[in-house]
Amino acid sequence: MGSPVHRVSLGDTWSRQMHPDIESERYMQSFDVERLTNILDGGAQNTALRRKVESIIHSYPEFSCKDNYFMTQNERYKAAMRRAFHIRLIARRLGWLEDGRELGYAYRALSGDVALNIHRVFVRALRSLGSEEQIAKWDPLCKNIQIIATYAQTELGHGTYLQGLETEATYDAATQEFVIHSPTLTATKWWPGDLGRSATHALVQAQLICSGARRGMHAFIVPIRSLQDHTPLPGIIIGDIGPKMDFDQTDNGFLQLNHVRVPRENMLSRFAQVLPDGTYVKLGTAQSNYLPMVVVRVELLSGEILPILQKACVIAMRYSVIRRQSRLRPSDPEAKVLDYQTQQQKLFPQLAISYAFHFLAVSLLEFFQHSYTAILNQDFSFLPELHALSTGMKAMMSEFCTQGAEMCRRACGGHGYSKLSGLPSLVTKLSASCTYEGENTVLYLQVARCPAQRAADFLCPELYTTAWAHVAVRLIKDSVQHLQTLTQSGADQHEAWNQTTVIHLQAAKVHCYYVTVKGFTEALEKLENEPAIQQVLKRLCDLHAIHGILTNSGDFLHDAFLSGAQVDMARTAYLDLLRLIRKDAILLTDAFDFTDQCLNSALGCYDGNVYERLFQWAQKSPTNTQENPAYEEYIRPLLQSWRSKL
Ligand SMILES: CCCCCCCCCCCCC/C=C/C(=O)SCCNC(=O)CCNC(=O)[C@H](O)C(C)(C)COP(=O)(O)OP(=O)(O)OC[C@H]1O[C@@H](n2cnc3c(N)ncnc32)[C@H](O)[C@@H]1OP(=O)(O)O
Ligand SMILES: Cc1cc2nc3c(=O)[nH]c(=O)nc-3n(C[C@H](O)[C@H](O)[C@H](O)COP(=O)(O)OP(=O)(O)OC[C@H]3O[C@@H](n4cnc5c(N)ncnc54)[C@H](O)[C@@H]3O)c2cc1C
Repeated sequence: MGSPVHRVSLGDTWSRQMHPDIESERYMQSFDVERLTNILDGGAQNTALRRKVESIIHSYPEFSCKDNYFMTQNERYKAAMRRAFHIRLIARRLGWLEDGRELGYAYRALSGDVALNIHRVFVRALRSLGSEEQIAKWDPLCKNIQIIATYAQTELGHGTYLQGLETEATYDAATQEFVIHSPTLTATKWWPGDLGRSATHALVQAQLICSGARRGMHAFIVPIRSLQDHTPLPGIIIGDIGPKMDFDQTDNGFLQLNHVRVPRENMLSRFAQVLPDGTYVKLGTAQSNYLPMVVVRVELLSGEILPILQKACVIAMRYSVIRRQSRLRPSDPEAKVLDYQTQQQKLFPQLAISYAFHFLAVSLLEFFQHSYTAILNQDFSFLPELHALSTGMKAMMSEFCTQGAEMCRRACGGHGYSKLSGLPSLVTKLSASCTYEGENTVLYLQVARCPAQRAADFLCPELYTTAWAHVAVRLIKDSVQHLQTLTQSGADQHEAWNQTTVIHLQAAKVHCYYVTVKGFTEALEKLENEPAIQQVLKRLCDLHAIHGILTNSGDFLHDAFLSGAQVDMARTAYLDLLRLIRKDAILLTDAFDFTDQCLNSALGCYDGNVYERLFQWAQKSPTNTQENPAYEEYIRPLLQSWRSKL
């Protein structure tokens, strides 16, 4: 019988001392780390509030994520539901509001490993599409968790092409009800989070049919499980879609509706109404019912996507000053891997991007708050711009953050492949963000639809900013010209579009990168009262801009806007920036101020005691205390059969 590993007691003196290799990185501070944390939080008072909320969250064992890596899917789901349950008890007791700062900080502390995230998406959709009366009715039920709701838009056959959604909502004037129905297998709602086992209600996006006409996608609140015993209601076929790449804690589900009736009042009617006699009244634009996607895309950027890259940077940077491997000179001691220029080139651009995206997300959120209020009051003038910005930034940030987190993982060698590092789950979580809330390619192409003059709006006089603006305008004009050439040669407009989408995609990506460069330079201008911080962030801004130029140098050389010699100069500047950023790297990641519990990483703890934690955490693996399931049936007979042959 395979004997379990004997538990090795390491003692924990190491847990009270900081590793000298990371302590030395914090001796010489070229800027005030606490002040930078305050800037990232939007003020010292927010830092204090965030830390207060984190200390509350971390004081409850119910919120601990330390065993996540050893859990089954069911255990992960139950643990996430336990956190959702307790976080709402605390919120109710302490008066934290659903969209207040405290709950946002609480979710940050829990790294999204909380159930009922799509319940939060439902609330945003309700507030975007519901009339005041409907919000007054359903919002309190959500806030008090008297119902658990999900956002059911995607179907087995359609996720991107919303005009292709097949679920029908046919108005019956005789009973003043909508009949919600899944006419085909591909109409089955597929993917909505919290649907598989948790939700009692669904916001079902369906094609409205009334007065004999199809009116496009509209939102309907549909009860799906009994509030008495949680069983599916009549006409409801429901379940979990099965194992996924990650998000084990979320029960993404499927839903088929068989002629389910809901009252007329259950169609969310801020932007459209069906009168008792079936008359359809349009109050908004054709795309008003798309508004929830805009809202969630904007909130996901700073609430979910960016913090994941920031955490990956913290873990990889801290590990890279603890990990010593090989020698810079034969006579030297083994070097911190962060002293290798190639390691710096892997990690510092990710650090630069995480700061660039922070400032971009802040400015997008400001624009969103301003335009969202107007849209709710039926002023749609900002919607096209908000749609273009939110789709472009969601596509770009999810793509770059996913690539960046994977780079951070690879930069940690073998231990980066261990789940105990925290990095693999950051990568798989981010990977999903390239798909949910809109598949990235499709969203980039939405940006490409913007008229060329919008690129002109963003032009601004600064060395590399001008270079980026020039390339963005050139590529956008080039994409428009290709499209026009095809259509003028007689090609059908849709065929012409499809035959030029690769060119539009490239233009959209360059335009979005330009927007991040411009956003970062503008944010730096506001830091003139913080010279030390401004200087260290300007190096990251320069690195971000030049990294993009070197990665896409062909675009800058194409029309000789930059010469080969200038690109060489850019590379020289880039390599020098790596050297300059090196001494501030740990401090720049410390400034994100993630607690060890939030990082949940054996490699990324503040004190740098990596190896002790890796070894100690590995002891927790259930496989180390269980009987070896393969010994009796396979290992022993194998060994004995080989022995008998010897
Ligand atoms: C917030 C709190 C949550 C926190 C959670 C934390 C943890 C996170 C865990 C994970 C959470 C995951 C949650 C995921 C949820 C989902 O995935 S919900 C489903 C999301 N689905 C999509 O995004 C679908 C993507 N597809 C589309 O958006 C559209 O189909 C399309 C691709 C944009 C095409 O639109 P369509 O109308 O079919 O045709 P077009 O010709 O392209 O567009 C017509 C005009 O409409 C304009 N437009 C398109 N979309 C919008 C919009 N959203 N808003 C405003 N306007 C829009 C478009 O620009 C066109 O305008 P004109 O050019 O002027 O005609
Ligand atoms: C973790 C996770 C959680 C989710 N949660 C929810 C949820 O809570 N509620 C919900 O309703 N949905 C949810 N979704 C579904 C998600 O919104 C869709 O998967 C997403 O919108 C992409 O649509 P799709 O799956 O149909 O991809 P498709 O559009 O089928 O994409 C497949 C390929 O086709 C390409 N493509 C499609 N259309 C075009 C085009 N016009 N031009 C060029 N290329 C094109 C895409 O670029 C992609 O490469 C979730 C998905 C995931 C992964």
